[in-house]
This record gives sequence, C-alpha cells and structure tokens, in this order.
Amino acid sequence: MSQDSAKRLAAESALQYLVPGEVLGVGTGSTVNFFIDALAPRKSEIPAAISSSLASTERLKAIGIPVVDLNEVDGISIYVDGADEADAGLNLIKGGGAALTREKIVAAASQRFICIADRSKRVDVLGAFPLPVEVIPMARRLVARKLAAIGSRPVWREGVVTDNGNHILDVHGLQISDPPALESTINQIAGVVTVGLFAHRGADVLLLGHADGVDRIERA
Ligand SMILES: O=C[C@H](O)[C@H](O)[C@H](O)COP(=O)(O)O
Repeated sequence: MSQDSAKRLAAESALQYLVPGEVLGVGTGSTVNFFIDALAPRKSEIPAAISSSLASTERLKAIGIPVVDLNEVDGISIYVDGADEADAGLNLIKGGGAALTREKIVAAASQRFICIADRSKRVDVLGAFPLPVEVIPMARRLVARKLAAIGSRPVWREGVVTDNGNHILDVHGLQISDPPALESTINQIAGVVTVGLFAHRGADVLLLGHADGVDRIERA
C-alpha cells in the first residue's frame, strides 16, 4: 500500500469522531487534505470550521464548508490534524508544512485532538524529523544560536514565510526523551513564536493507517 493510501485510510477513519452540528477544527497537510475530501459528502453536518492555515481554508470553502474566525466561537469539540512524528505518549512533532502556530492555537481551543497519519510517523523517540520552530524574523540568528547551545543543529528553512509572516528553523540532531521539558525550554527563548513540539497539549487519539487497516491509540 502506498503512503498516500495509508494517509487516506486514517483520514477516513477520523469521520467517526465528527460531532454533527458543532464547529470542527481542521489542521493542515496532505493527510488533512484527504480528510477534507472525505468530509465533502457530510458537509451538511458541519455548520462551520476553524482552519489552521490559508491552504486548508481554501480547500474547506471549495467543498462548501464555511470557515469562521476562532474569536467567533466559544470552543471546538474536535480538531483533526496530521503529524510529522508521534510517540507512544501521543506527543507530536508538527510543522513540516509551516502551519504549526495556528495548529497549536486550534489544538489548544479544542476538547479532543484526533491525529491522523500513516504508520511511518509512529516513532519510539521523537527527533529524527527535524523539529520546526517558528521565529520572529529579526530573532532568527539569535534563536539559532540559543538552539545550538543546547546541542542541536538549527537550519533556516530559506524562502519559507509562514501565514503569520515569520520564519522557520528546522532543528536537527535532537533525541527528545522528555518532550514537555524541551517544549518548555524552547518556548523560553526570546523570539520563538511556536515550537512544533505538541507535548503539553498532545493528541488525544492517534489514528495510524497501514496496509491492514487503521491502528488506534487513545490517551489513557
Ligand atoms: O505544518 C504542517 C502540519 O503540522 C502537518 O500536519 C504535518 O506536517 C503533517 O503533514 P502531512 O499530513 O502532509 O504529512
């Protein structure tokens, strides 16, 4: 089975969590694109969506789901999004598509975070995928020096500007044994907008597509 087919399986499996009549949080990326495609036949059940990126907003509007501002709603029942890596504790690395800041905001506003991915994203220890960090442009080199000082190798994702007008550093060389601690440490660096480590608010359910079906891991 191709990686795309596995992503599609996970995405379709997330439909079981839809809460008809309630605002839906929608993430970003190729797996989420499969989810939005799968939503189309059920769009009448979704009064509106909160989107984590301009790309997902366009795709949602194209299938006829209205996208509203987070400030217009009191909360979100479920948030469906992908990941670049996930560990057994449902800690995630996200931001490969540079949408990490809005994703973290929507995740924080949601009661339940359903993470969808193909099984290759499941790892024992996070960090083989370079950890994305969104930074204020003027602080890019400062943040890079601070990250190097904790033993990592930050690389500027040149040419990429986030939906918020910021830059991305991809941090190589990490073995993340304590995800909440590293998330807090990086959040303390002046100039960091968001670190793509989702540990303090990780996923609640992880759906992993593969050739034989979909594995489901739920937060205890
Ligand atoms: O910024 C992008 C997001 O965090 C994506 O959810 C993540 O990169 C996974 O993307 P994909 O579903 O394309 O593997």
